[in-house]
Amino acid sequence: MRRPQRRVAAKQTRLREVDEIRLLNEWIDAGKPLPRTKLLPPSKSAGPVPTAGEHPEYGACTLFDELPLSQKTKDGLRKAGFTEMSEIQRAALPHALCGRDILGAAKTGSGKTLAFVIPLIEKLYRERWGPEDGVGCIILSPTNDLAGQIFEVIKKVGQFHNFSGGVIVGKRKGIEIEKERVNSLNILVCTPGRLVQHFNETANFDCSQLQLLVLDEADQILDHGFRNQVDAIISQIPKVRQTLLFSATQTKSVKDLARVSLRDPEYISVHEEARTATPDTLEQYAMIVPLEQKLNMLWSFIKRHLNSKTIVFLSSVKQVKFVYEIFKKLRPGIPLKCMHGRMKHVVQQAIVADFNEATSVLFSTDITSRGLDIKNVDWVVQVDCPENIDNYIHRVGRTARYNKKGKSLIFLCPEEEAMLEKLKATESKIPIHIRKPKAEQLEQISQSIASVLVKFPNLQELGKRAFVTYLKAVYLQKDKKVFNLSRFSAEQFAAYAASLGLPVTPKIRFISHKKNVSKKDMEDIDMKQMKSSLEHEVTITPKINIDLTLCDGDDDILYPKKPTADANMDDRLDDVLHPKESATDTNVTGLERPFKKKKLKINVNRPSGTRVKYDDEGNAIPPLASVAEEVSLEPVVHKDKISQRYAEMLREMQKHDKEDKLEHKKTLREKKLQKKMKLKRKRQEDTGAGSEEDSGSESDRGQDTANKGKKRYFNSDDEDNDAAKDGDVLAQQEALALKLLSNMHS
Ligand SMILES: Nc1ncnc2c1ncn2[C@@H]1O[C@H](COP(=O)(O)OP(=O)(O)OP(=O)(O)O)[C@@H](O)[C@H]1O
Repeated sequence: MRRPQRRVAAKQTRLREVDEIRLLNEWIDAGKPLPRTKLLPPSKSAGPVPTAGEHPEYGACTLFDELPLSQKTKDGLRKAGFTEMSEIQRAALPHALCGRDILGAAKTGSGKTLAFVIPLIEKLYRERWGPEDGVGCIILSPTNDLAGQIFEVIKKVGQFHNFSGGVIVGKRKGIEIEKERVNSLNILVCTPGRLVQHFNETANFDCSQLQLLVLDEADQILDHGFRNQVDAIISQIPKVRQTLLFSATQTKSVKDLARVSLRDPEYISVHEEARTATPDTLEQYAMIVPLEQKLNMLWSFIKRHLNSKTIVFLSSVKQVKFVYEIFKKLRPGIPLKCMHGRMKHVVQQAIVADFNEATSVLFSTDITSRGLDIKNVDWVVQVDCPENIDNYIHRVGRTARYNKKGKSLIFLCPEEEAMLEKLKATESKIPIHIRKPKAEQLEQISQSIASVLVKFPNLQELGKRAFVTYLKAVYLQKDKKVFNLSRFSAEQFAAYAASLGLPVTPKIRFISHKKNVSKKDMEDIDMKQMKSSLEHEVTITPKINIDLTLCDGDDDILYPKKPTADANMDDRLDDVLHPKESATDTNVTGLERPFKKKKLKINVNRPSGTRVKYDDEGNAIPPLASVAEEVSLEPVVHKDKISQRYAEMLREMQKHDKEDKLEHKKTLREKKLQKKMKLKRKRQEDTGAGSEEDSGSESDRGQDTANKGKKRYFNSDDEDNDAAKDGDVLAQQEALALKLLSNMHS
């Protein structure tokens, strides 16, 4: 009895869906905007949802409910809390829903994800896509985490639909199960490399029915890093399809666009006319910080913003690991996290989820710079200079998302002045303010780091690598106007190493080993200067540079003015960042230098292990001595043993020297003998075989005499009796050889 009822209900649902799809198709077709129409929002809502037969234009509506969307999608959107569209959604959705290709650009955090997720769900729904139809839509993302995040949005919006989907990212583990299932998934969200892997390895992997291809962070995906993979993907999917490209910094390369064969695309750049390229709710600051002060500055910043959720960008995995481990040991008073590409995907996911919830500091490489939507990030701090302006825009875009407020701070070395100029340039449209730190409050942590490294030798190794990879990262950057190692002095490198707590400046081997680096790039580095100088040990004078403490502290980002008793944390932060507006803001001409280079004292003769370290009472103690105290009461350095070892080495060297000299003399004598025998043979040939040995001419005799003289010379090494003995033996051998020769010729 029940079965027919269920079948009837299913049939009714199907019929309702077919009706709905018919209505949607008619509406989409009848009310679609003209191509190239810039879809500006009307002053008020477009009115109620149409009933059957009504097909109002949907090009200018502001609410999701006013779009020709399926009820299931509308329910999903409502349940996820989305009612009103953002600018990019208003501009892109009407064109995307009627099947047009789109090249879309809008500021970070402006809602681009929904602008492609809604059309793809709707497309599959209207096509009545089912499991047996296979892959209907592919979304390419540059990173694993972003792919995971996009998939979450699809799950939310499509929660009332019946599509299957999957995220294909990460390592090969579990690939066999994936291969079995991939053909039955309707929506794939993947990194390009992993998709290519399926094209190469999965038998019968079929995308021939693909309806829609999305490239999120399209400029990065079309960049040379993914070139081969994207070309391979494009060659495997149907030419007739809908293609959507989105990014905050869109590609302008016609060649790139040709590669994905867009068909008469709509170019949608909603913020093109905007005053700024970054969100209006974002406050941006730059500080000029010498390389060797960056860690001190970062530490001081974190200590002063213990109630803020902060992302800190560093340029390499090693740096992220090192700074995270060191700061963790130094305990700033706020939870710390780190994230980089060498982590497993599940670990990355856990970190992002954790960071989403908790107020903490996340140290990260650029793996989190694009697309990641983390809730309520207060600050983005760029300790290392971004590769270019686009990279800067994406990094700062991790805060101030979707109308929320946020702040960003970038540390630039005086040597990276060109980047500040680029940021300030009118065409960059980045309203950045330059701030000077209050230097007398800057905490100097190099000594503390050095102490940590003494206790944890593995961290010292990590520190060395962090040092080298930082320089490597700078060296490999293309923009030599900004990144040029030759602008840094050897003393600066040494001071930087010291600021990482390293007792000796590590050698930089990569310079000579680097492959794929043009000769011109190689010339940019004064290798001689670096190599010779980096082998020396350098110390920073413990005294803080006087120029540093004389800084004007009014424009201070690090040190909030003392809050009034009833002010909350946000107000305090605002106090910091709204110092009396002064000429130091965007209008500042020329680069302000809050610091002068720290004066360094290079003590090349200082023996290692004499770095100044302080005990609990603040008295200076040599660090190695303190380690020795922990290990044993014996003195660490045994002078008598060292001198004994030196004496042994000297004796050995003298012995080797003598042997070498003898060997050399022997070789010379043998050569001489050969030459002499040759001459003799010639003479015998000239005078005729069998003639008496003493019947030679005067000249021959003279030569003989001369040779004899030479022989005597060789044998007359008065200082060396052994050699004289050798000479006698040789004379005998010589006579024997001559005899043999004359016998041969006779
Ligand atoms: N119409 C909307 N109403 C409310 N919130 C929205 C809407 N659209 C998007 N959001 C929210 O805005 C935030 C940013 O959206 P999204 O991640 O899509 O930005 P984006 O433009 O892709 O940013 P990025 O360029 O950094 O990738 C998300 O938390 C999202 O849930």
